[in-house]
Amino acid sequence: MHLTAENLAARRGEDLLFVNISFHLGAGEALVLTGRNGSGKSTLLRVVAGLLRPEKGTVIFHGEESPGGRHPGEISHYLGHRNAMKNELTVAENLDFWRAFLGNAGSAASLSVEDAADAVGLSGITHLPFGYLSAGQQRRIAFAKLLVAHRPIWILDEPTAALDASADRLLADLIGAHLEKGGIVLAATHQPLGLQNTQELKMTGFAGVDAGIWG
Ligand SMILES: Nc1ncnc2c1ncn2[C@@H]1O[C@H](COP(=O)(O)OP(=O)(O)OP(=O)(O)O)[C@@H](O)[C@H]1O
Repeated sequence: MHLTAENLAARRGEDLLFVNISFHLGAGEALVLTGRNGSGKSTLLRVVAGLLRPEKGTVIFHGEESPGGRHPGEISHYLGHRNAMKNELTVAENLDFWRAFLGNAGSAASLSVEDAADAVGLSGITHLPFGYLSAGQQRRIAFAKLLVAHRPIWILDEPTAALDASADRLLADLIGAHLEKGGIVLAATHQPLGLQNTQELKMTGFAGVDAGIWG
């Protein structure tokens, strides 16, 4: 299984934000995007997730069940800045929705809603409306979404924002476990996640294109 991006370029507004970005990730490998605010990390993640069309270039996933290749967005989890949960629904209802909506990609097992809540340190609160939870608890439950439906690629935009130190470690451990099982991770982060087998890509924003850094 592998994910390959070749010569990706993206435009935001009038200007190119990055050009000629290429990377190759095999099973168990992670790409960490770094760079200052506005440097293009979220944009690149959204291109890989299929949420934004690149100006140029391709990104393709090859796996056992898709030897001919498919867009990684079809078999990825995308955790953006927002949690993608409904405040009025309970935690269990939100996670049940995502489990049914996303389905299970491949043969690997996913966790039950209670086990996923337990894995993020929040067992016993799944009956509460999502909107009642603290910001950090909401982020943990957003992460539990990744565990209720198996997807080989995790695309994570600032996954540990709003989290305390213990949750930081817990989520880093869950990401590490996903990699150990042969998953692929792309993450934008301002904090080190302490992951093994990690490539780093430093984003430079519009100025990088002008300076020829990506050219
Ligand atoms: N729709 C848009 N039109 C024009 N410019 C945009 C649009 N969306 C984003 N941008 C610009 O593109 C640049 C990259 O934004 P992006 O969200 O990818 O950065 P980032 O590296 O993820 O930043 P942060 O660390 O703050 O999350 C920013 O300068 C932003 O203002």
